[in-house]
Parts: sequence; C-alpha cells; structure tokens
Amino acid sequence: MAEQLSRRLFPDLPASPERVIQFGAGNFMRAFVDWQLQQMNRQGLFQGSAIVVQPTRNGQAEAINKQDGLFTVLQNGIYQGQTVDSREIVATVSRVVNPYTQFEDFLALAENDALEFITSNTTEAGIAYDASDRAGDAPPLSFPGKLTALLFRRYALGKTGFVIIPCELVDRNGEQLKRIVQRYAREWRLGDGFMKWLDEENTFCCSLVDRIVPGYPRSKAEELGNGLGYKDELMVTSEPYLLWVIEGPDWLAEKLPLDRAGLNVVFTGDMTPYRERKVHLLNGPHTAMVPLGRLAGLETVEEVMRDECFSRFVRELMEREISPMLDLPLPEVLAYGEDIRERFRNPFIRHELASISLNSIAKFKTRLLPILSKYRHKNGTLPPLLTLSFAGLLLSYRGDRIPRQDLPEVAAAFDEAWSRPETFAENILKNKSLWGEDLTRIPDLVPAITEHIRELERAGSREALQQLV
Ligand SMILES: NC(=O)c1ccc[n+]([C@@H]2O[C@H](COP(=O)([O-])OP(=O)(O)OC[C@H]3O[C@@H](n4cnc5c(N)ncnc54)[C@H](O)[C@@H]3O)[C@@H](O)[C@H]2O)c1
Ligand SMILES: O=P(O)(O)OC[C@@H](O)[C@@H](O)[C@H](O)[C@H](O)CO
Repeated sequence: MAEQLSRRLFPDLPASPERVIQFGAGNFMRAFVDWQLQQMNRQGLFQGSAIVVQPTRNGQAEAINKQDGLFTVLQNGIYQGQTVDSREIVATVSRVVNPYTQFEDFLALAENDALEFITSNTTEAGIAYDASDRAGDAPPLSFPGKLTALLFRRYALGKTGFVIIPCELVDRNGEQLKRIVQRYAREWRLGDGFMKWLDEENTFCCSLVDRIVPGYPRSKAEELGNGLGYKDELMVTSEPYLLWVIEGPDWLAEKLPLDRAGLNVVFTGDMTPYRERKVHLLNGPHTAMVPLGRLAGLETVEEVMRDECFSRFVRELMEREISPMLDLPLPEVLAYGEDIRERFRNPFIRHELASISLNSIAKFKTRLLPILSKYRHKNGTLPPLLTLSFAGLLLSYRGDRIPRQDLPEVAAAFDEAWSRPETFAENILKNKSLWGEDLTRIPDLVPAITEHIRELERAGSREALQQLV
C-alpha cells in the first residue's frame, strides 16, 4: 500500500515564504492559482506560497494539511498541436487555516506584512451577502464577511492593504466583492477611517479565469496512484490550456509577474471583451450541449464532440448563431471557437455533462439567453439550434428523463408549469424570476418551443437535431 503524499516523502521540495491568502482550495484553485504560483517560483520570479483559508464549515483543511499542502496536478490534452501528459507535485500551499476552529489564527494573518495578495474561488455562490453575519462573529459565515473581519484587523494594526483578485465566475467579481465588504463595513459600523482605508489601501481587481479542471480522476485513480508511487487524495486533472485575465492597475504585472513566467495571463484595463467571448463561446456551448446530449444518452463533452451529428450541432451553433452576435471581429472569434472545440475534444479528460448541468437555468440565462434575444432582434427569426436546445432544457427540467440539479425554487417552478402540459411553454417562459424578463414577449418563441418539445418527445433529440444540421 503506497504511503500518503507528504513532505517526509519528498524532503527536497521547495518551501517558499507565505505571500498569498487564498480563500478556498477546491480543484480549480489547486490546478490554476497554486499551479501558476509554482511556475513563477520555479523561474525565480515570485518566491511565494499561499495560505489557504477554508471558506465553509466543512472543507478540505484536514485533507490538505495531512499532505503538508502537497498535491499532484496532472495535465492532459492537446495543446498547440502537441500531446501533453505531465504531472507535477505542487508545493505552493503552505498550510490551511480553518476559521471555524482557529478564528484567532485566521485574524492573525493580518499581522504578516509579507502577505500582500488575496485570491479566492468560493463558487458563484460564495460572493454573496449573508444578512445573518454580524460584527464579532467568529467567524462570519459568508466569504465576504470573513474577508471584512480580516481586513478590519489589518486596518486596526495600521498596516497597508492587499491586492485582492477573486476568481469566481461572477461578472465583475472584484467590484461585487468590494461592494459587499463595504456593506458589511457600514452595517457593522466599522467607521469612516476603515471605509477610507478600504478604498485607498486595497486594490480589488476583477478577473476572468479559463481552464477546464474536471478534478479528481476517479475512474483512473487506482491505476494512476500505482504509477505515482504514493497515495494522493488531492490529485487533480486539468487541461494544459489556461487563461487568466486580470483587470487592474499597470503596476500589478510587475508585482505578480505571471505573464513573464510564460503563462497565458493578460493584465488589462478592460476585461469585458474577454468575458463576453468566454462566457458565450465556451460556457454557452457547454450549457447548450447538455440537455440535447443527455436526452440522447451521451455522458461527456468528449462523447458529444465525437458524435458526428452532435459535433456539427456544436460547431454550427458557435459559428452561425453565437459568434456573429458578439461585438468582436468575426475572424478572431471564429479562430477562438476552433481552439475551444479542440479543448472540448480532449480525449484525456472526462468532463461529465451531468456536472455542467448544475444550475442550468441560471447558466442558460447568462450564457445563452442574451444571444437568443439579440439574434431574434437582428435577424427577425429565432436561432434554430439554440431554440431547440432551449426546448431540450425545458423538457429535461420535467425531471422524469434526466435528474435535474438546481435550486428548490427553480425545480418547484418547473413542477408547477409542467402540471399543465398544454400551457407549459407559455407558463414557464413568462416566469420573470427564472429569466429576469417575460420571454413570451420574444416573438414566435412560445409556438417554437411548444413545437420543439413535441418533436423532441416524438423523435428524440438526435432526430430533431438531424433535421437542422
Ligand atoms: N472546474 C472547472 O473546470 C472550472 C473552470 C473555471 C471556473 N470554475 C469555477 O470554479 C468554481 C469551483 O470549481 P471547483 O471545480 O474548484 O469546485 P470544488 O467543488 O472543487 O471547489 C469549490 C470550492 O468552493 C468552496 N465553496 C463552495 N460553496 C461555497 C460557499 N457558499 N461559500 C464559500 N465557499 C464555498 C468550497 O469550500 C471549495 O473550496 C465553480 O463555481 C466553477 O464555476 C471551474
Ligand atoms: O463550472 P460551471 O459549472 O459554472 O460551468 C461548467 C463549465 O462550462 C465550466 O466549468 C468550464 O469548463 C470552465 O468555465 C472553463 O474555464
């Protein structure tokens, strides 16, 4: 039986000074931020490690500390025409602090002047205000609440602030996080001096991340574990591609030289075009392929891309319906789309459609609905593939064919609408709490969705698609 990964097994691994506080150490953060810190360190450009703060009561503090912060990142895929199959022990997490059991140790991080950066990925649900958080809670439950407590301690010590770079897939994440911290500061009456310090001494950056990280390679774990020669509960697989767009001041690239380390990191004054491109052209097709693919019995992104009919669907959806709706030069967008399809075809990574399906209604709303509306407005017709996919999503939320994973209130809205099948399309499309607007106002949408659902039920998603691609 192989021994668990630890520094005892690898005493020569470097240990760098703590310079980053990182909220959350899920799969994504380990394969993205921590792996990138290691690449900078290796080239002598940074010399820093991250202290992880466990953001929720149940988390991975124990598992990570048990391995002395070490874990393996396996990169698998085809990148710029070359097959990449590499593995690396990442040694840039120094330790995990659990604020639920070590609140004073957590606040004491404020004392360390060498800690200059704060990063986070607490999922989209993490950047949220929690009305139950109070000044003096040990700890506040929300991530912004914990951050406020830490920042206030730093201020009270008369120290300089931090550069804060959240990685959550939330539009303008840095600004949203700052707004919630300011709200707590006001409600907790932390004073004008603190408000001023927050503003003047801290830099909240917005950022956009892109790297497909399916996580622990469950199906291959045993085989891989034997090959590694040690046991690693935190090993994570990732594609070789990455992009990190950071909107921040000019001096940041100097302070955090990710780009100089050869990483695909863009420091910019305006990240909007990058966000539009990624959310609509990568996350959008992911969300669109899920219902039709699952209704046809497909399980992974790769299976979709290997299936002639479904891969044609993905390409035509991207090229004919999504790309022309983006306010970016079309040739550039089409080339980006081609790269994305190469990533989707990655034969080494098992990216489950079921995992992408989580909270699909909210995802459709942000990733695809703006495209559908714009297309209808511009062309006077509905985008055929996107409309079929939307019908597939609504059908799949009946919950009888494929399990739906969404908030209870979303599931309840669908149960209610599906209880009257003859008026289902109209009822669900006019639900503003799901879509933020009354979608029955989009001309032709109700009859088109009704007809597509009928066709999907009669012929199945493959045949319905074959009529369009
Ligand atoms: N995995 C990917 O391919 C990928 C790529 C880009 C972005 N993302 C985004 O990153 C996020 C995390 O993905 P992951 O694969 O690391 O998942 P994960 O389940 O491995 O990690 C989730 C992390 O978020 C924390 N968390 C969960 N709910 C929270 C809450 N309410 N408040 C505070 N913290 C909370 C957990 O403690 C954990 O640290 C996702 O929301 C996803 O949108 C993922
Ligand atoms: O992570 P989600 O569940 O919000 O979305 C599923 C995928 O679209 C997403 O994880 C992408 O793979 C990722 O955003 C690529 O950077």
